[in-house]
Amino acid sequence: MHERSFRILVINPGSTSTKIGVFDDERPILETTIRHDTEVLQTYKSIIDQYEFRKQTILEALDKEGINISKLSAVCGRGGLLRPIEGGTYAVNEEMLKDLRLGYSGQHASNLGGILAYEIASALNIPAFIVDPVVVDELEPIARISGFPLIERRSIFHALNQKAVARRVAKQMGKKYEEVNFIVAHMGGGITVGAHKQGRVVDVNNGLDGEGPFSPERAGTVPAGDLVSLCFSGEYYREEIMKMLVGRGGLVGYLGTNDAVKVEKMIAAGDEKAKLVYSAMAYQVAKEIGAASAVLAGRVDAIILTGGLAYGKEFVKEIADRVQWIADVIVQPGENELQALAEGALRVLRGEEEAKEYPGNVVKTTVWK
Ligand SMILES: Nc1ncnc2c1ncn2[C@@H]1O[C@H](COP(=O)(O)OP(=O)(O)O)[C@@H](O)[C@H]1O
Ligand SMILES: CCCC(=O)OP(=O)(O)O
Repeated sequence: MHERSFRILVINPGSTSTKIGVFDDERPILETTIRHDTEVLQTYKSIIDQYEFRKQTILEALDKEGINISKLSAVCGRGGLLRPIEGGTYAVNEEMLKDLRLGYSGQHASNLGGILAYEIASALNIPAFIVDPVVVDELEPIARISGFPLIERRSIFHALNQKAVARRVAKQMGKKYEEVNFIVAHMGGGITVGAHKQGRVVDVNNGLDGEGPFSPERAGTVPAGDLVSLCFSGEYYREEIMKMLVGRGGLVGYLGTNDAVKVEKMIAAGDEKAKLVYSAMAYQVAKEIGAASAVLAGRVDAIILTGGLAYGKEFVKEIADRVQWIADVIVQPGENELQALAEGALRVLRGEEEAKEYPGNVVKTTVWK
């Protein structure tokens, strides 16, 4: 019997780019990354205000490539800062749209993924999905304790790519994801380092506005007392501080750009400050990997470096030099998110899985109450 085939548009809004893909079943017929300058994104007051700009950018890119959207079977977006939920493919529903527009767990470009998917899909009368959003939460109770009873640690990370890459590497090793322990460092606009213990991400830094290494545009962990003093200095509004932590932190804060390729050119031209700051980012990633190795009690089958920054050979070498005593370092530059989104939608379209209904089983994140 001839199996039905599906054409899927996938949309991945990141903090520095919008990536889109069109897949005929598993086969990509278009994959493209549209990069956004920091100056352009900073003209928008909030993430949600970028909606029209990103939608036009996507439709123009599809038009330029000669893709007729009326032939699509479904649209699938990268999911955003929803309530903490289990992984999987979710149908976009009203409750989800409300939480994405509000930014239930915070503001990040991926909040636009589900909204853009829904808006494009509903005009065509086809289904819209999200897959493994950034709020997938598999933390063990011990990892939720921050040391400050009023604040619990949260799981906000590159769940989609971390899990897709970890599955791929496990397969290459002839094992199941559920049989191995990996440390995965996704290094993009944000940086997250996950401890994957037999198929579950039992600890990971909150890469949005929580903690961990600084990144191209985020501050990561900063000394708490000094931050509190700054907040109460009377010199800044709350929004200004938040912008300095997310969006204008990290490389943007020190060097004025979120583009590591530009930073590498600055270094090649002899810029000593750029060299120090770029090395410090590698140093902090290595430190976080060291911490994750302790979470896994040293039983680490591989360390995987992925995301856009993993294309940077010197950057990767600096990290590997510090951590390769823990386990083999496997470099998987870029990300597999577009393919993972298409595959998540396909599993549902083919009836292999049922789409989960949001919010479904919200993960219990409070240890004490
Ligand atoms: N060839 C490269 N060498 C070094 N850095 C790169 C390269 N390509 C992309 N990057 C950097 O990777 C970062 C973006 O990573 P990416 O995973 O695409 O981010 P996001 O999806 O969060 O927008 C940027 O700082 C970009 O300059
Ligand atoms: C919010 C965690 C995911 C993240 O940081 O994504 P980007 O690197 O695309 O900003």
